[in-house]
Amino acid sequence: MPIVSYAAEGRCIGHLPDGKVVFVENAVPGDVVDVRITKSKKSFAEGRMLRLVTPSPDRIVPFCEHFGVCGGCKWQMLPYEKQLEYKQQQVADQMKRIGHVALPEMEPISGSTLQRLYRNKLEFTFSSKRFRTNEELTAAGDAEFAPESALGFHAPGLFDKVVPINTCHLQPEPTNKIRNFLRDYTREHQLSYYDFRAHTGFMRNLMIRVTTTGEVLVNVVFGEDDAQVRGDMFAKLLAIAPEISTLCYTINTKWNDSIYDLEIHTYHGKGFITEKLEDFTFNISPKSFFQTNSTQAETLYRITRDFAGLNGSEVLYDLYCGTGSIGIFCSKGARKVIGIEVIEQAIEDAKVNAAQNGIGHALFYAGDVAAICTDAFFEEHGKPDVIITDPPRAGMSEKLVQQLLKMRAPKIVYVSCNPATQARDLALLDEAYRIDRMRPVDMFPHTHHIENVVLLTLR
Ligand SMILES: C[S@@+](CC[C@H](N)C(=O)[O-])C[C@H]1O[C@@H](n2cnc3c(N)ncnc32)[C@H](O)[C@@H]1O
Repeated sequence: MPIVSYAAEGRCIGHLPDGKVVFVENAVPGDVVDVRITKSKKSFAEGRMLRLVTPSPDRIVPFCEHFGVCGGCKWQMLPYEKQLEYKQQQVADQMKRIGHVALPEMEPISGSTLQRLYRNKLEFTFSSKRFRTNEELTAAGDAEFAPESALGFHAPGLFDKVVPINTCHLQPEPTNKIRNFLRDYTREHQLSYYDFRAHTGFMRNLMIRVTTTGEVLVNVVFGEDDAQVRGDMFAKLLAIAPEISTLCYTINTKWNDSIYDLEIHTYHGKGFITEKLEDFTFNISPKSFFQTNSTQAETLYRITRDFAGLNGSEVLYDLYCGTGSIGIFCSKGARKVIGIEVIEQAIEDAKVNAAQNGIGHALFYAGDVAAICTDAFFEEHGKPDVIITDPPRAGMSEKLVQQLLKMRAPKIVYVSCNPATQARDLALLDEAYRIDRMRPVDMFPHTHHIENVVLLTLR
């Protein structure tokens, strides 16, 4: 079957002989593939690629040894320019298919300055079970595998199995050095890895965060508390990786991996690292939310600020503000900034971020944005001149959209990580707003993910 185009979520489109659309993963437009149909509905089918019969002329050799097994960087077989072309196309398709709204000419997608080593945060897992590929399973036949542990990324869709990683191209050194040291050290000292079914094991998770200025934060999560073993390991780790500015640890004896309800202990350093975007600084601790591609976050925020077109007199609302970074970034152009975010800790971080950047005209509120944005709230804090909204993938709730329609701010800048839900919301806002500008921004090279910034102006 010839693959003709990309659809949403990184899936490709081919057709059955009767014309029915088939969604296929891991293919590229221009490929000819053999497909096994895994799901067949009235209007479409889904298929799994069995064999690449003729590769697309666009295909290139993936750069990573873990490609195809690890769940990340799935678009490495496409040149970056092609990835950008397909991402821009995806936004246009979603706007047309779901939004049905009048669109201005889309501005060219802003590609990521860094196409590798762009992530400022990576999380690895120690698992008592290494993931086995289909090739390994087939070769082994009925033979039993000896138990083998792994330090790396969860295999896609499998909560208990981990793909061992030797070199990851997503984060600059010392990340590979740190992870591989911990792998070798724990094996040499026979320290157990976490077993997700038995709920036992000493080594559990590893988080590494870096800044563009070269600071490095490491948080090691243990399934059990042993100060002696931990201290010996950390002394060696700091000796081989003196670049580590902050070394933390967490003891997690819960069933789930979340550290958000656990205490973080600082073993070495300040307990946080400091990222810089333009002249603004942001403290990042193990639990802090921060856009994962810092260089591109600066680009995204500049485009957002440009779309907002602030002149210093406006009341600016930053909805879904996280740790306040967009509002802080735009604060010099606004008379007053109001940030709203559901996670209380993020609001505490936003207040600290604003204070340390000397911003006295920003206020932050914790709670559900639709519940907070009442007429009375806008009455108290001032009618919005500009609203920046940056919701999660699910988009805005209909209640909030209705409230925005009622509030009639002259401008709304809608930043989205999911053009499908953004298109749905734009269709609702269409009754009062016209779309004046639209620009996709690539924050995640080698994945299908895309961010899209839209300027809406009151009709
Ligand atoms: C895409 S992030 C944007 C973060 C921030 N603007 C930034 O650039 O770092 C979406 C944020 O919305 C928050 N959020 C999700 N649902 C929410 C809700 N109902 N009310 C308020 N905030 C919410 C999430 O916690 C998250 O911080």
